[in-house]
Amino acid sequence: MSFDVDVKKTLGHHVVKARFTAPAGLTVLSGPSGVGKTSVLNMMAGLLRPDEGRVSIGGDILFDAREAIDLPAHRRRLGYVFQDGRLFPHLRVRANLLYGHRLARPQYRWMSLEEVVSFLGIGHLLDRWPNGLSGGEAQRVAIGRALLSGARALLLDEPLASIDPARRGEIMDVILRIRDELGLPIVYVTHDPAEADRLATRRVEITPSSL
Ligand SMILES: Nc1ncnc2c1ncn2[C@@H]1O[C@H](COP(=O)(O)OP(=O)(O)OP(=O)(O)O)[C@@H](O)[C@H]1O
Repeated sequence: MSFDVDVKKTLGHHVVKARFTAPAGLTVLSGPSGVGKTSVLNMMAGLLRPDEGRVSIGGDILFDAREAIDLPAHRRRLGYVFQDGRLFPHLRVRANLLYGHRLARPQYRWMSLEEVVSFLGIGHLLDRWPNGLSGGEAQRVAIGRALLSGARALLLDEPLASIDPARRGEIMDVILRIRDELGLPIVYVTHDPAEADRLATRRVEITPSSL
């Protein structure tokens, strides 16, 4: 399964353009601040509509401007992990994890709650509220929620940025295990060269475009 992305979008005076393939493994998207990395993830996820282009995964078209195909975000089956976790504050960890799982069609639920909990080592957090979690714990839960939603690929936008530097290694280990054991395409935005060196199996540089 591989992601194929070819998108273009004008945002104010800025043009965001990207063309790349992201196969199973971890593709790091890098580029200067403001070049459009988050916008590219949002276009893949169905949160931002490209002006032109096409997004497909495993041959399944998610967006095609010419064919007027634009699958809504909840039908794309992608797990999106944001910089700040964005857990639902009114739900305990267990309910956060199960949120997308319950909405996913049964045939797409390829990991169970028990498998995800044991994979991520978060059993002791299940009855906790998001408010009391550390940055690293919250990111594990956010990753678990993404996996449980039946995702066929993961989009991670600077997932270590709000984590204490001393704890980043642990989350990187989790991401490496996902990369090496689950066989999903992962598209990962980071500014940090050390993080990219450790995690990337492929690199894509987003470069500035002009109008
Ligand atoms: N809705 C919008 N309207 C106008 N301009 C926008 C909008 N959203 C983003 N932009 C601009 O588009 C550019 C790309 O933003 P984006 O957040 O995708 O960049 P980025 O590469 O992820 O940045 P950073 O590395 O700083 O997080 C920026 O110049 C931003 O200010």
